[in-house]
Amino acid sequence: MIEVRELNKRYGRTTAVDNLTFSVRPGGVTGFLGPNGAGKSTTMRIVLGLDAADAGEALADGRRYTTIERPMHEVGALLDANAVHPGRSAYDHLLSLALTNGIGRSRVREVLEQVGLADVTRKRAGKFSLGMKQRLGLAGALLGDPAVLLLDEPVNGLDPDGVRWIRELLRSLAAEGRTVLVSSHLMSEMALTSDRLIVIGRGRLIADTSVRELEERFQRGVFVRSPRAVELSDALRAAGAEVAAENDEAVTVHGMGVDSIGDLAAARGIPVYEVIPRSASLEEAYLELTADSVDYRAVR
Ligand SMILES: Nc1ncnc2c1ncn2[C@@H]1O[C@H](COP(=O)(O)OP(=O)(O)OP(=O)(O)O)[C@@H](O)[C@H]1O
Repeated sequence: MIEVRELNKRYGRTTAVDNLTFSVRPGGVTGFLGPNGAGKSTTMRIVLGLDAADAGEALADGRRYTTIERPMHEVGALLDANAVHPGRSAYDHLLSLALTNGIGRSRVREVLEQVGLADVTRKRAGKFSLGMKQRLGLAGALLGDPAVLLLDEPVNGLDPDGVRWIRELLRSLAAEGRTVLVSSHLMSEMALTSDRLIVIGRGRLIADTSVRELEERFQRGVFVRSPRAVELSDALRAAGAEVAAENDEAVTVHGMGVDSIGDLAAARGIPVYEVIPRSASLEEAYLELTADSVDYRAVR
């Protein structure tokens, strides 16, 4: 579990995190979304004790990171995939992490296997592509077999196979009961990977929701096609729905779900050829949610 409570952080005149409160539960992948500069990395750094909050608190499994005795065993993090010594091999990089944290050598081999780097363990990290560095960073995060994982943009630099691989890995880590928080500014990716979404903008919470709830919230009505559209419209209105005609044979209904529309038509013996719920794509929903929080946007 990760708990962020009334967290505030300023850098000079910039408010990076503004009274932010949310919690991340174990057993699922939680996507942490927001435009550039929204405060995602700052929040993660505070949870990891790398930055101090001005006010509020951020806890991993009920404790402040700096008070955890063997932190790599409790919380694994990938913040910056480039933060590896370029002259060190993947194996040596992980071994030094392991040895300074009381983790056995055999675990280094295990995590290298787990992230698909078993064939390049002796290659220098400086020669790695960004995607390979992401895998190495992930191996470091997994080294202590932690219950909590914080990953900042881990998909960055991965090819489509790598993206699918990391999605499956994150889901399986969560299914083992871990708490997994993953930041991204790509809603499309997070919608496929996450169970829950925390969306922030300008350091503030914009949404704390499931993917399904977000889809429902951006529901754009139900399209209904029937040869007796006028009669159906009257019946729908009488039942409390809002109905707008699309053409002689089709209407868009607001305020009533697909099942109720179908039941109502059936009860009156009105034939219906199509009943299609319309929702904005999650990408559109995300853009709408964060529209006021984007600093730089191309003029359309
Ligand atoms: N060390 C720092 N010194 C000064 N300002 C900072 C520092 N770290 C972050 N900021 C500012 O705080 C705000 C939040 O930045 P942060 O990196 O947390 O956002 P982010 O959501 O992770 O963005 P991105 O998606 O671009 O990585 C930004 O305006 C950023 O410029």
